[in-house]
Amino acid sequence: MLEIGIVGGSGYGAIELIRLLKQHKEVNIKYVFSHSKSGEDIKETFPHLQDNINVPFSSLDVDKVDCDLIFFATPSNVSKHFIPKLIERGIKVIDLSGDFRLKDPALYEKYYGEKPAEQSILDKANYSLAEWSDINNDSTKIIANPGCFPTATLLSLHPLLKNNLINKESIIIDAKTGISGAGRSLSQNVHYGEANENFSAYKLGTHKHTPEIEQYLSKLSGSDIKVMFTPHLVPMTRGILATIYVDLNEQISEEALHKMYIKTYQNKPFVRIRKIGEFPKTKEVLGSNFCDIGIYVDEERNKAVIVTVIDNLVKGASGQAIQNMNILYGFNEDEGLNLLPVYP
Ligand SMILES: NC(=O)C1=CN([C@@H]2O[C@H](COP(=O)(O)OP(=O)(O)OC[C@H]3O[C@@H](n4cnc5c(N)ncnc54)[C@H](OP(=O)(O)O)[C@@H]3O)[C@@H](O)[C@H]2O)C=CC1
Ligand SMILES: CC(=O)N[C@@H](CCC(=O)OP(=O)(O)O)C(=O)O
Repeated sequence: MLEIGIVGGSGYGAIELIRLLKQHKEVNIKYVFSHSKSGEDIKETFPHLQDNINVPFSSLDVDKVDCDLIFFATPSNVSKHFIPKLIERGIKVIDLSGDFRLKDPALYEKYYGEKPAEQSILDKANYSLAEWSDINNDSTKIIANPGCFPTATLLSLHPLLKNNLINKESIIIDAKTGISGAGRSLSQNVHYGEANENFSAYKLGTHKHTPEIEQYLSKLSGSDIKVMFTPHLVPMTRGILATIYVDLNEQISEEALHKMYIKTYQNKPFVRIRKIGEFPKTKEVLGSNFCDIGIYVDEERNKAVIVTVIDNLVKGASGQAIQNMNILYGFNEDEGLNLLPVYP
């Protein structure tokens, strides 16, 4: 059994990790760490769990903790203070926050507004979009789990960039997210009165997922790529829908592009390519680790539109983190994640 700990215990990412890991055959949840509720019973915060998880919230002591792997489901600027000591002690880490995603420290400072982790520790982190991961148990110590918008975006664009099918300057990502993307703590824009029956664009030109998307795509294509990315907040609890527009390099039919996506993802259990003419809806992946992709080609205008949905808390965070753990330790990739979406 793999002994694991979860940090950020009273947040959404942590509670989703608990839900999924409770039915994982290879894992025992040894610790749930909370900096605000240490010593309290978890069911006081999450009554829906009752006695289904029998560890209390505790506080993380990096010198004493004794387990194989720790998930950080904490805001940015937290994990980087704990991880150096943990990896020195041989404990592996999967970080759901953005602390280890960007390789360029100047970009971290610009988009996160804080000093990044030390370069020597940053260099040890593997950014792992699970479907295209290069992690392995021998050398990987820190996994930087991708952000929610980058997950939907990069799974959509990977086949197009890999096969050099698009004008690299033409990428427009128009993405919508549910409110749980903002986490459990309160802020004005997620108050019921602000968010209910409302619809807004936010962080144009400043969202921290822009450099993350650009970093991955630039590496994949071998040239500097810039994207236009606009996130929107919609009044639903969970889900992301990204609509991505690109100019095609050459005339390619919808059938040919569709075939290429099917082939690219044929051995990837969580990416489902919809049939031509069908576009996924957020509820069709709710509570699951699936990423569903629909493809449209406008042959007259020589453009493609990719419509992609994920559940931000599952494939966009905790589910993908578990998928990464499964890959890292050689478990079945879908262990703990073999769940159909909740519908409706
Ligand atoms: N929500 C989403 O859809 C996604 C979230 N993520 C990322 O995952 C991480 C967790 O997100 P989420 O669970 O939604 O966020 P939440 O705000 O719901 O939870 C974060 C938890 O971290 C703990 N925490 C807060 N501040 C500190 C601090 N200064 N030091 C230590 N612990 C702290 C708190 O738990 P406690 O008091 O119990 O320690 C808090 O509940 C974030 O980095 C987020 O950006 C990534 C993809 C999608
Ligand atoms: C609605 C909302 O605020 N969503 C968040 C989602 C980001 C996220 O959770 O991912 P990180 O791990 O990169 O922080 C946002 O747009 O910042």
